[in-house]
Amino acid sequence: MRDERDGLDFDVVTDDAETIHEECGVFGIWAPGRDVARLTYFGLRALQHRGQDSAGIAVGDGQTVLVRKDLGLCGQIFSDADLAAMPGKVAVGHVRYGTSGARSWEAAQPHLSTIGDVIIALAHNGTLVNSDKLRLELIRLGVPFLSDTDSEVAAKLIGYFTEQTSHIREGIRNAMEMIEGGYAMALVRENALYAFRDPHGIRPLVLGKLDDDSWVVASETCALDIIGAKFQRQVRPGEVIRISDDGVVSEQAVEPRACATCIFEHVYFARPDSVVNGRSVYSMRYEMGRQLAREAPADVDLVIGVPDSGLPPAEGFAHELGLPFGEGLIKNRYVARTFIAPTQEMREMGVRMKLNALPDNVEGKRIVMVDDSIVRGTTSKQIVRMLKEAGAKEVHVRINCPEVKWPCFYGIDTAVQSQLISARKDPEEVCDFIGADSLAFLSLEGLLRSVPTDGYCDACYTGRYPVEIPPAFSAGKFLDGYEPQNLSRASRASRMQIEDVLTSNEEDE
Ligand SMILES: O=P(O)(O)OC[C@H]1O[C@H](OP(=O)(O)OP(=O)(O)O)[C@H](O)[C@@H]1O
Ligand SMILES: NC(=O)CC[C@H](N)C(=O)O
Ligand code: SF4
Ligand SMILES: [Mg+2]
Repeated sequence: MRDERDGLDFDVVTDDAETIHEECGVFGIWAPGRDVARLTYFGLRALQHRGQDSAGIAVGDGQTVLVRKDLGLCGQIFSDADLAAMPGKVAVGHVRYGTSGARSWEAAQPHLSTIGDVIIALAHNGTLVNSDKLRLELIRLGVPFLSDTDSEVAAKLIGYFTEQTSHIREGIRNAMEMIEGGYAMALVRENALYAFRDPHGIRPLVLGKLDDDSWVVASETCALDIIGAKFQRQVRPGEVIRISDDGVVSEQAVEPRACATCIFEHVYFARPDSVVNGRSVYSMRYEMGRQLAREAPADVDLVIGVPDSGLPPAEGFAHELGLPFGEGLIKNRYVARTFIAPTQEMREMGVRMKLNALPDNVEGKRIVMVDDSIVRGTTSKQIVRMLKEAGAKEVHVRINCPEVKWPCFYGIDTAVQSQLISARKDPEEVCDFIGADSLAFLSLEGLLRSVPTDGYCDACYTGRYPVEIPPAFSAGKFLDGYEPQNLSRASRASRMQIEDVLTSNEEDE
């Protein structure tokens, strides 16, 4: 099939089209008297599945803020000596998979902002849809930039407002009124930690506590577990939490809007041992598999899951139908994506390097293979072929989420619709493309029945976007015939100039 937009064959779309990519992980800790850099490092190790481009830690030592960041995995970047050289009482950390801007050292996080005598460092998970406009205004106001990322815009905007108003609370509040999109952020200054989330709560952020009145924030609860912190609650949409010598202070900085937590977190991104709204991600995925079995059963000899995120739903699928569940694919956990070269042949080898069929279990059998999602179709196509080459008689593919038809603009790297196989082919055509004997997707209703009752963003399945996507941002990203729906309008302040926001604040006083 041809891609009308860029004239490329569908199989050879972009240089890293082999899978969807994770997003970022953020971590923050307030723990005077403890080794905050090392604890942050452990937190980042637990969040490494959310991003492998780069990682960084920023520490506040009471006087100033020090940042160390680099390209690569946490374990490659930080030595014992590096961590020992970062004493302090408060820290934030970040693992990145870039959605905005280059994959460069400059784009690595946390982003440092030094405007006047305000020194802050910011870690951001998500994507801002109006950062281009804000960057231009900040440049006009004399603020320098090192990278072309949305996250640096947020850091500099907060720094600028803080310097202008002399209050970091005001700096963060003003910035939250202006930025639009998905964000979960942790910010450190020399003596305090701040954590805040966009008013729809698109990206996750939780608050935890250590025994000795030390506090932690993180993208997922698995990062609390690793350092022995206890989950307290989620950071609320539009809320700012400040943790300092004065304790924990919460403020509703901007009005919350209709809750729109990313449902793809439950399907794919989050670690199975993380807990959301009292339920483990593992149990939700297991339930998705059961729902899928009710909606699209199959008469087979064995159910297998695609490691890693397809394993819990495969177990649920098998349990629901009383079928045997076993291993059919073995994953090599030491293959890094960056080694995969930008040709189709090499990408196909990439999937083979990562996954291999287990002939002992699949030979001569009719198989159901469960995976969490089909995005570009590369993984399923390769795996079905491998299973057949290993002797499987039939391979029926079951996917525990609906068809991914729409690009994400809030922190996931699927921002061009032409790359999404289900936007261009119906399930029967996708089934042919991946070479399966049958294919079925979980319905949206079935997915929603499997997760805690909450307000969710489901835009990648439905095209109903919780945050307005400015036309300049989405230009060229939708295929002809697709009309996205914007469910909410951008705030009044986000349409104003930076100076006007400051003036209108003065008038309000
Ligand atoms: O249709 P595609 O574009 O190939 O993308 C979909 C695949 O990508 C993800 O797996 P990934 O290998 O990234 O992570 P996992 O090991 O957590 O499943 C996802 O779980 C699917 O298997
Ligand atoms: N995946 C993410 O959350 C990325 C954060 C930010 N947009 C960046 O590109 O650095
Ligand atoms: S569009 Fe999809 S991946 Fe993006 S935030 Fe919404 S549910 Fe999550
Ligand atoms: Mg997978």
